[in-house]
Amino acid sequence: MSRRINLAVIPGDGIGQEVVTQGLKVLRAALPQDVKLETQEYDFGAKRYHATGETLTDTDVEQLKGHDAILLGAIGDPSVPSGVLERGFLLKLRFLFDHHVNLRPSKLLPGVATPLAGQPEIDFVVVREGTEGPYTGNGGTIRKGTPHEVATEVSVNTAFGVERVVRDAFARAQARPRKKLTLVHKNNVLAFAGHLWTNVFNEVAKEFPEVTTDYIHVDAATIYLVTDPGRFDVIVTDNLFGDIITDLAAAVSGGIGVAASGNINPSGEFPSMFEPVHGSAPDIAGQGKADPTATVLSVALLLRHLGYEAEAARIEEAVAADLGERGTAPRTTEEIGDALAVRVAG
Ligand SMILES: NC(=O)C1=CN([C@@H]2O[C@H](COP(=O)(O)OP(=O)(O)OC[C@H]3O[C@@H](n4cnc5c(N)ncnc54)[C@H](O)[C@@H]3O)[C@@H](O)[C@H]2O)C=CC1
Ligand SMILES: CC(C)CC(=O)C(=O)O
Ligand SMILES: [Mg+2]
Repeated sequence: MSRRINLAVIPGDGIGQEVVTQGLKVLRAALPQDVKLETQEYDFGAKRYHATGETLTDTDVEQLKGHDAILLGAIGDPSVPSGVLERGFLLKLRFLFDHHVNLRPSKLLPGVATPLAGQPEIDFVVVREGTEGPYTGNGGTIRKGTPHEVATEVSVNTAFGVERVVRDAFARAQARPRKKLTLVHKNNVLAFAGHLWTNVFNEVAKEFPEVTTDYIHVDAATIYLVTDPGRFDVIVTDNLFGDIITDLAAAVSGGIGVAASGNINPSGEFPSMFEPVHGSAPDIAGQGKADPTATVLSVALLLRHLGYEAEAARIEEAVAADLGERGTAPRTTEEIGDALAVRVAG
């Protein structure tokens, strides 16, 4: 195991800086003294875009390649046209670094409030495809701005891309106690992509006879995520469906403020990137209201990815203890970060 972590830190926009500051604080508290943490901060986001017109240059990409991992806050700001930073920075980086496994765990911890009736058991992982689907920018507009405008946004699904993420999801299901994998898609309507996903899923399933499988249309999946979330163990789905259902998954399992994610490049050819599921939350930015827990849990995913299992587990235990005792009195972003750092160090 490397005893040095060379981390790229991208606070980004809105609450990004606030939550990343706390994430780094907890990371430092978790690392043993003999592990050298080197961080380099990058100023990607709205401020840089306004100053230079740049989102992510070739030079930036080359510099980022040199890191062991990336910690991101969030990207996106109301002062920049919607999509410019999201596409020009975030998706560009996920695609260039081939982050095809977008890992989004959901676990309702004891004592944590949920809008669902009772205290249902929620412990599942969404494996969202991260480099294809409707997010590739494959589309266009004709007769723009006229009453006859036509816009297309084509979903790209390759056998190669679907198979590798489905295989990853099967392996993850195989490694979990319940060994269950659910494919979520919309193959009753999105027949071309849906059938590719279904066929690949059924073929790969033959290699994992211990894994129980099922299929649920994405609309029905949103019902079960609310009425029967315990039925899910591992979910594999495409980029768009995965984006949507993981916000819902967050909402039922402790809130968007505690939902972590990893954009994984499993081969290690490029650094993986860890970030909260949430966005830049401009509505609460700069007010100390953002919950940094999602970023802290993303730090735990980052550490596990780099082989620091014990440190990752310690952070998760600290979060579980903190959430269990949180109560209803509001705390600031910094107060939560401080409390987590103290627990982790202690
Ligand atoms: N990975 C990324 O960088 C993402 C960026 N975005 C971008 O972020 C901007 C805002 O997007 P929205 O759709 O409003 O989604 P959002 O996730 O930023 O906010 C949705 C709601 O959740 C709340 N929220 C988010 N994070 C929170 C936290 N840590 N603690 C407490 N409350 C929190 C917000 O206050 C808001 O009410 C947009 O520019 C969007 O494109 C959105 C999602 C992901
Ligand atoms: C802003 C999008 C590009 C990303 C997003 O919403 C997500 O990855 O959850
Ligand atoms: Mg999202």
